[in-house]
Amino acid sequence: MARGRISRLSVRDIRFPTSLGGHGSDAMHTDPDYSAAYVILETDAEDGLKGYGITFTLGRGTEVVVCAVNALAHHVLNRDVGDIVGDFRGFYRQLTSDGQLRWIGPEKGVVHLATAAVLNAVWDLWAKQEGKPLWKLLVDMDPRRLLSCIDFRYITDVLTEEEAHEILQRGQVGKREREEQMLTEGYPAYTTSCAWLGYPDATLQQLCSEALKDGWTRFKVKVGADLQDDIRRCRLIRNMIGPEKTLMMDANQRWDVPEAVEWMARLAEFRPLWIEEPTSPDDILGHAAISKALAPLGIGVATGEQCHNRVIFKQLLQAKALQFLQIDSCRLGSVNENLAVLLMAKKFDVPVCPHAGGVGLCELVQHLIIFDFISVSASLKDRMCEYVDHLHEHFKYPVRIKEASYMPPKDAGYSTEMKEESVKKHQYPDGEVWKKLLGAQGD
Ligand SMILES: C[C@H](O)[C@@H](O)CC(=O)C(=O)O
Ligand SMILES: [Mg+2]
Repeated sequence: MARGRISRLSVRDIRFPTSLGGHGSDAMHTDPDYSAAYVILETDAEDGLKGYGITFTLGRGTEVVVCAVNALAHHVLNRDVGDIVGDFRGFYRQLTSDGQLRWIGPEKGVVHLATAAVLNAVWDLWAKQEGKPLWKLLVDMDPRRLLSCIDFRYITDVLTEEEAHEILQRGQVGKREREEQMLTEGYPAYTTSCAWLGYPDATLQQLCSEALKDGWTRFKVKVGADLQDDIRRCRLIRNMIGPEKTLMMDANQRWDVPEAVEWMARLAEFRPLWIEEPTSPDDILGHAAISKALAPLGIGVATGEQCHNRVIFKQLLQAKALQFLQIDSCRLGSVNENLAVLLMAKKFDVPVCPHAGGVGLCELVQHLIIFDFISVSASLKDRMCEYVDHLHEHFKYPVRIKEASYMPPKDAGYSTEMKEESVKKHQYPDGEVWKKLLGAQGD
């Protein structure tokens, strides 16, 4: 039972100096410090439970998102948790329709990232109060109740609430077996950890051979800055993993549309399953043109980690602009908006392969994709969830990977809570880690 009144919202700026090792680097983000705006909700309920929410950011971007979270706080403070989740669609609409903040969105950019952080904290709190991991809260929820969390505004031309209900009703068949399957086998994953763009070849080789030993069979390599480098790196990795294993490529928005097609024609010999973010994430028709041009080469287009909202996903699906849809637990408006996108993907029969990594993205999105398999897609065909082997040690309930698969979390909540010691150390700019680094820069 949801309970208590929200008595406090605090938000912290947490940064990890990952850029120092080139971790997370790609053709656009050459010096990423993996960071999070970290929200904590407290209530006046006697149980003392708190809700933790994050959104993933990079370095200086975090302070802007923290400001936006504070600007949204008045919508949450003094609200009854039961009232919020009792009309979750209304609450989502309230947050995303703030008469002044909407002007600097709407439902996109900094304000939407902040919305995600706040709503992720609400979902964490609700799941904890129900004593269930978030995926299980969703799986057990009555379909009508689940749909009452979704704002269908702007998507009813492709998915009505009734159609969504039919999808969830169909998903009831075989649900128990699929839950059992998840609990024993987990959800299949791929790794991005071996081949960040800033890694020298020797590092790539070493990490790739370790990953092979650990049983990974699907790999993603960063491309897009220099064609000759890409050819060398892709050859290296393809030779190491052999012809049977799966390779994906990620250009992180680096190219124009014709450039993407030409570049990928040169990389086709390495047989990538997909090219991710070949061009601007806003260019729906550009993605469609790339999809069409690369189809004869057997290369699909994947995108979504910087897809603003359900409306853009709707159009990507309508335009046949993507063959693999990448939801993100912190870019979209939390679980509420991700549910809408999972249901649209099901209707269009496009496989969902979530974006993860960052700070806590693996921890969060595993809940969504496990729910998707059990209650919506009922399929693992062409599906896998990204995994990045960084920063899990800072989380109280880190992901569990077994044989290259995500094992369903067992603890109550949304796996969003960080260890207090890690938070203190990495808080910007006064945490121990940053004091040292900034002090050294000043010397
Ligand atoms: C800046 C991030 O590390 C980005 O490169 C992540 C990404 O594109 C992915 O994981 O995919
Ligand atoms: Mg990517």
